[in-house]
Amino acid sequence: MKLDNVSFSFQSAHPIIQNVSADIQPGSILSIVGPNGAGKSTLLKLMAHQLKPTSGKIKIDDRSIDQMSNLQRASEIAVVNQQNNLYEDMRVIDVVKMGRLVKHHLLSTIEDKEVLPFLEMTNVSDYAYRGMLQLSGGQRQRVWIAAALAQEPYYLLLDEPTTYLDIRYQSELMAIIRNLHQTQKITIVMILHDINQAFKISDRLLFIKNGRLIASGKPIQFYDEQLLSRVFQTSIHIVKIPGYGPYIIELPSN
Ligand SMILES: Nc1ncnc2c1ncn2[C@@H]1O[C@H](COP(=O)(O)OP(=O)(O)OP(=O)(O)O)[C@@H](O)[C@H]1O
Repeated sequence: MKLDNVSFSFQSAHPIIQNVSADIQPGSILSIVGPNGAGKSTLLKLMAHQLKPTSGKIKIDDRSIDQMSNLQRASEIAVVNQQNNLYEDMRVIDVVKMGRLVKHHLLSTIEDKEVLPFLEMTNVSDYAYRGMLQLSGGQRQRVWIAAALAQEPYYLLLDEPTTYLDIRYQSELMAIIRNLHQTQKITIVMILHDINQAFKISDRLLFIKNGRLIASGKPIQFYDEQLLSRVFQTSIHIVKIPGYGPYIIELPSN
């Protein structure tokens, strides 16, 4: 996926995304990082075609995503947004079948056995016949990812997939994402709340501030206290934890 000079504003208000260009390498894990309100979710929505650039283009294999049909786009890109309260009254298996609709015309023609492998990929097959409302936040999040995987997309876009998850679920979800990336060769683009998680799991990072791309590259390039302090406008320190490596912390100024 290629972003070519992409800008976006809501109505005529000031630009939320300004002239962002980026090349997302197939098969990589890329995380978008930056302070609150920087424009990360907006950028992800532009990649998912949930919003359309005011100027610039987003292309996959030299083809602009706005020229694809909904069905073509859905077989290239799947997205899991932050607030997902659609289909809450459905059973888990039916939610995942909704994702599979890209390969069928009717929900009723999709057999359970066709979607069960996607439930297995995110460890939710035990709940296949439960209602969504009977699941915890973490389990529900994994169902949404299973539904996105059922599209068999090349690009999986995840907006803060670990928000609301406790530490155990967070590391479990990261392990699932790493495993999906290795076994399914999916390109993953995500916004992560936890900067250390983003540094650990990603092949590349995009730093966004005030709607602009201010740096991009491999995580190793950004273990830089000055750069991180400037991006997040706070006092960032990097400590070495034996057996883990560099760990980014924010120190209060007093
Ligand atoms: N529907 C909207 N209409 C107008 N402005 C909006 C709308 N949605 C978001 N914005 C503004 O766009 C800017 C970027 O928001 P966005 O949600 O993309 O940031 P973010 O980096 O994902 O933030 P966070 O880390 O807090 O989730 C913010 O200033 C926000 O107030």
